[in-house]
Amino acid sequence: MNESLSPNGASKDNDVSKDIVWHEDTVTREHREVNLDQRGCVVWFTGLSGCGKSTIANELDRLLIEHGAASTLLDGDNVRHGLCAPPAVLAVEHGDEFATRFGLGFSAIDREENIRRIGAVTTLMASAGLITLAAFVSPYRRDRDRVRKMVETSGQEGDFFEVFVDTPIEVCQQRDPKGLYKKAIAGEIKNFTGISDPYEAPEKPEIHLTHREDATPTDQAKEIFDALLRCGVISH
Ligand SMILES: Nc1ncnc2c1ncn2[C@@H]1O[C@H](COP(=O)(O)OS(=O)(=O)O)[C@@H](OP(=O)(O)O)[C@H]1O
Ligand SMILES: Nc1ncnc2c1ncn2[C@@H]1O[C@H](COP(=O)(O)OP(=O)(O)O)[C@@H](O)[C@H]1O
Repeated sequence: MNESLSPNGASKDNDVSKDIVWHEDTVTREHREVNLDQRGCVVWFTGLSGCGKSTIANELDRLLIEHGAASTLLDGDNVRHGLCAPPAVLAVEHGDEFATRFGLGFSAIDREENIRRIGAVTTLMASAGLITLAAFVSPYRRDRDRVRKMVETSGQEGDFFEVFVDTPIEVCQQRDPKGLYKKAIAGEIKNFTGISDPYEAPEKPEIHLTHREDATPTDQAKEIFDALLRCGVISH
């Protein structure tokens, strides 16, 4: 780990929160990874709504658990019911001012905060030795790159696997399991990724899942599983 940086990648010299002092764990990451016989890491799925992120991530989670690995999964839709809830959900219990300040929607800055929070959580999970799967549209390159920096500063280079689920928007629209594309095209949903909001494709993802009609979610999950084996994240 880079000693001149805090675990979140901030420089220790100009870290403004001087009174919040990082506490080194008694149980080290290495100890946990030896116990688990695996390397903690983050497998970050990015792609359009409907591209297959959640399905493939869940399939990979199953393959890992059946292999005896310790993995966990964070999914955009689910996390937006709790940690990154929208204002409407927070207002009920916390009131409008709190909800406006802390609730997250889909503006660029709200997506930035959504991904920042998940980046911090996945960094903690990876440092606990877990293979941490994260499935988020995460449309902005800068947001994803910040998570990469957090994860690799806390651990080491190679701990972050960006998986680009590169399903064409036409296929995503055809699938449209939640009817969101239909609503977005009708103008009922604003800032919808790919329709009325940008998606910045990864330039050098560790794993690029190009679209093949004959590829099942299991085939795609297996491709990632085999990559994790090759990198030594898990052992044979
Ligand atoms: N405006 C807009 N744009 C994109 N997606 C939208 C939007 N509104 C709701 N949804 C649903 O929210 C899911 C995306 O949430 P994420 O947290 O992954 O988005 S982001 O990473 O903050 O961009 C996404 O889930 P998936 O379909 O599983 O990707 C959508 O179902
Ligand atoms: N490889 C695949 N082949 C065919 N359909 C798929 C594949 N992967 C996902 N799907 C289907 O596409 C739809 C969207 O998948 P989902 O995982 O919800 O996408 P996302 O999480 O990116 O929004 C679902 O109905 C799912 O069953």
